[in-house]
Amino acid sequence: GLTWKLVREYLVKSPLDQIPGPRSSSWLAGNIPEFYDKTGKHYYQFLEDYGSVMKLQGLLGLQKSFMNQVKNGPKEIDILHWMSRTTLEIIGQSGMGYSFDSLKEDAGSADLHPYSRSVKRFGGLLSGTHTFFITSYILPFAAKLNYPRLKRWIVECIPSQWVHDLKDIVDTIQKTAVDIYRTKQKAMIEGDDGKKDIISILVRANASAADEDRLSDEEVFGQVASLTFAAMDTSSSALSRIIYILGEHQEVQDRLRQELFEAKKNNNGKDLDYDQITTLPFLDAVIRETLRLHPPLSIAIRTARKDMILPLSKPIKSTTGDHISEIFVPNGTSLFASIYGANADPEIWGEDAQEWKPERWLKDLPEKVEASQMPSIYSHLMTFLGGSRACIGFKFAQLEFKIVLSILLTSFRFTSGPQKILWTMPGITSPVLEGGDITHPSLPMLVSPLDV
Ligand code: HEM
Repeated sequence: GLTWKLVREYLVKSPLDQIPGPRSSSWLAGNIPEFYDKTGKHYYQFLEDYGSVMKLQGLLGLQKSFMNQVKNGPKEIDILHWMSRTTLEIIGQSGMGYSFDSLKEDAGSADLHPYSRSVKRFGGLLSGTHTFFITSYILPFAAKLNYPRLKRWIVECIPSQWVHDLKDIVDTIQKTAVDIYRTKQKAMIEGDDGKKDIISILVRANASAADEDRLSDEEVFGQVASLTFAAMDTSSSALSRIIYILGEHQEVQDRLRQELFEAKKNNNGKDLDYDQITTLPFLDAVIRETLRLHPPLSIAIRTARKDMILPLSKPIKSTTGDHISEIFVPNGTSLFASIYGANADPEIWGEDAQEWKPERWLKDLPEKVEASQMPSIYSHLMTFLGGSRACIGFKFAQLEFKIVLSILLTSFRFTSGPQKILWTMPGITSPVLEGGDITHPSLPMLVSPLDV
C-alpha cells in the first residue's frame, strides 16, 4: 500500500497534473522547507506567479476613472455600465490572460469592447414573453437540427430586428472567443507565454493531450465563451445590486466603510491582501445577504430525464382536496426551481426572511436553516445552486466583490439617483429605469468623492 502511494503519482495521470502547484525547493523534502520558511520568500514568489489582491487592484483603473469623473463634485454615473466593464476585465485578466478594457478613462458605449456591448444588451433583449416561447418551443427544435449553415440562413431570413440583434450578439461572443483562443495558440507556437490563467492552461493541456482526450477547436471556443458569459453578467448584476442597496441604506454603507478603513489602518495603511479582505465580517455579511435576497439568477430550469417521484418538503392540498407529499414527474417535464423562493422562504429563514438584514450573518443562523438540507454549495442558499452543475466561480465571485467594494467604498459615497429603479428578472436580474426601455438596462447613481 505504501509503495503504491509513493509511486502512484508518477504512474497514474490526474486532471490535477495540469494545475501547477507551488514549486518545491527540494526534490527530496518537497514543500516541507517552505512551511518553516520565516522570510516569506516562498509566499512572495507565489504572489508573483499567481497574482494577488494587490496585483488585481493595480490592474483596475476603476478608482482613477471614477475620481476623474467626480473631481469637480458629485456626478451621476451608470453603475451597471461600470460594473459590467469591471467584471469583464477581471475575468479577462484572471481567467484568460486577456485584457478587454483598460478601465482607465470613461468611455461611451461606442468605445467599449464589442463583447462588453453585446453581453450588456443580451439580457435586455431576452426579456418578455417571446423569449419564453422561443426557449420553450423553437430552441429545442433548433438544437436537433444539425445543419448550422441552414440554421444561419433561416435566422437571416427572419424579418425581425430583435432576431438580427440576437444573432449579431451571438456572433460577437463567438468571434471574441475565437480571437482569444487564436492569441493563446499563437503565443504557444512562438514559445509559450507561460501564463497561468485557466484558458492558457487549457490550451497548453489540449495541445499535449492524447487524440481521444483532445477538445475540438469548437469545444474550446465554447469553454471560453461560457466562462466569460457565466462570470461577467452574473457578477456585474450582483455588484450593481450591492451598491444600489448601499445607496438606499447609507448607515450600512458608513459602517462598511468604517470596517474597511479600520482594517487598512491596522495594516499600517497598506492595501489589504487576500487573507485580510476575506476575513472582514461585515463586508462578508453584506455580500451574503444581498446574494440571499437578490440572487442574480432567480430561477433554475431543469428537464426530467426519466420518470421520477419528486418528494415535497411539506404536504400540499391537491385540486381534489387530498393532501399530497410527493408528485409524479414524467420524463421530459420542464421544472422551474425558484432560487429566490428557497432563499427567502419565511418557514426556513424566519418572519423577516424578505427583509435585507446583513446582521443575520453575524450571529448563529436559525436552526431551520441548518436543517433545511438545501441543495447548495454556499451558506444554505441556492444562489450558486448545488450538485454537479453548481457554479464553479462562487469563490471567485466573492473575492471579486470584496476587492471592488473595498476600492470603491474607501474613495466614494454612493447615493440613489432621483429616478425609480425596477429590477427585472429576464434571466439575469438587471436594473431598468421605471418607464424606461426594458432592453437597455442601466443604474444611474450619484457618486461623490469622500472628504478624507
Ligand atoms: C454572483 C455571481 C454568480 C452567480 C450568482 C452564479 C450563479 C451560477 C448558477 C446558478 C449556475 C448554474 C446554472 C445552471 O446550471 O442552471 C452557474 C454556473 C456556472 N458558473 Fe456561475 N455564478 C456567478 C459567478 C460566476 C463566476 C465569477 C464564474 C467564473 C469565474 C462562474 C462560472 C460558472 C460556470 C462555468 C458555470 C457552469 C457550470 C456547469 O454547468 O458545470 N460563475 N453559476
